[in-house]
Amino acid sequence: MSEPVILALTAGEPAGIGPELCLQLALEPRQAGIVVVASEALLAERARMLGLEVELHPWQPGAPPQMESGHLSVWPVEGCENLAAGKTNPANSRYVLKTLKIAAHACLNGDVDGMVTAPVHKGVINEAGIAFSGHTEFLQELCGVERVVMMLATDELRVALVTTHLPLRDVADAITPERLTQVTRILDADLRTFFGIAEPRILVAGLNPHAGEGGHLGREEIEVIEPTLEKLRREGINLTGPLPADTLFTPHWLDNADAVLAMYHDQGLPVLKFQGFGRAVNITLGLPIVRTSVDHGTALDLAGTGKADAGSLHTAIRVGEHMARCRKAAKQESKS
Ligand SMILES: NC(=O)C1=CN([C@@H]2O[C@H](COP(=O)(O)OP(=O)(O)OC[C@H]3O[C@@H](n4cnc5c(N)ncnc54)[C@H](O)[C@@H]3O)[C@@H](O)[C@H]2O)C=CC1
Ligand SMILES: NCC(=O)COP(=O)(O)O
Repeated sequence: MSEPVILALTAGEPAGIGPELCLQLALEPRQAGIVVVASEALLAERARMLGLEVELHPWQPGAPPQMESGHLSVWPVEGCENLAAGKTNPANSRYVLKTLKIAAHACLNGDVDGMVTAPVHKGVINEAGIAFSGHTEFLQELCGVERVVMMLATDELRVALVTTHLPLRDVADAITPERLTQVTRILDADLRTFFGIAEPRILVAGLNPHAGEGGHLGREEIEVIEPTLEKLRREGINLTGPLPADTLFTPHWLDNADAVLAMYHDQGLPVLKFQGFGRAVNITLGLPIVRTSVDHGTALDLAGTGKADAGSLHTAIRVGEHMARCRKAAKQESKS
């Protein structure tokens, strides 16, 4: 059996289902070494509330994480002011961001092999006066890279996005040749690196209805998308499109493709979630670290009930572990 990888798992919004999903995980034997980055008091309180018998063990870099059922390694983080389930409190926002910074820095300096994130509440963080669009953008900035790509995936479907958390009004202007070029190259490269696809076949959606209907329903396809795809094809990237988004998600196209590139969040993700909500993973491509996440949000309506399903968290950990192993292997290969 190969050496276990270590993943830092941030517990996310304290009022949401993140803390109890981390505890549910602790009741199972694990393949990957999991270290939950969270307030110990929060985890202890949620375990008490749900009657879960989980022993928390403070963890320090260099130590082996707990792998046995009923035991959980915790990277303790101070500053969680409110432990209540189901009721958000902006006073917790700095604590939430601290957990993300700790996990990301631990990845960057090699203390852990990757990070997995439970959901945060973007609105509550903004209510605390902190501009925050999502983990994706936050980690892009923290890692100092110009572009990253959000991709959600099930075993059957991968959907990546050209734009992420933008008001719809701003989307068309954000789809520039530069952004489309960067996103497509990252998607192509990471499908090769992490998914073992020798020549990824990518379907690209148009922006407008019927992919612009020859310019009669919008000109972004003609002026931006088609010329950029043509340039990228000359680099050797296998691209089909721009295709009308309403017919792209059908077996005719999907059966011969490895990923879909959608122009914006709600063009691609509703289809993915309809197909596999609860077992999909959200991956940030293009980072110098491994980051995966669940496909769902904070589910405040379920927090503290013990009814939240951990299926997506299992997928996020499985995929995070796989990606971390790919990274480790590539590093070792480059050394030898
Ligand atoms: N990766 C992240 O940090 C993400 C965070 N969010 C944030 O979550 C907040 C709430 O978003 P919503 O749109 O309400 O979506 P949501 O995913 O929290 O909830 C939608 C519905 O799905 C159910 N649900 C969600 N996760 C579930 C699980 N594990 N098991 C069983 N049922 C589950 C909820 O009870 C609810 O009925 C927003 O503030 C959003 O920003 C949303 C998506 C991802
Ligand atoms: N709908 C997916 C989502 O909003 C996740 O965002 P992020 O926090 O992973 O950037």
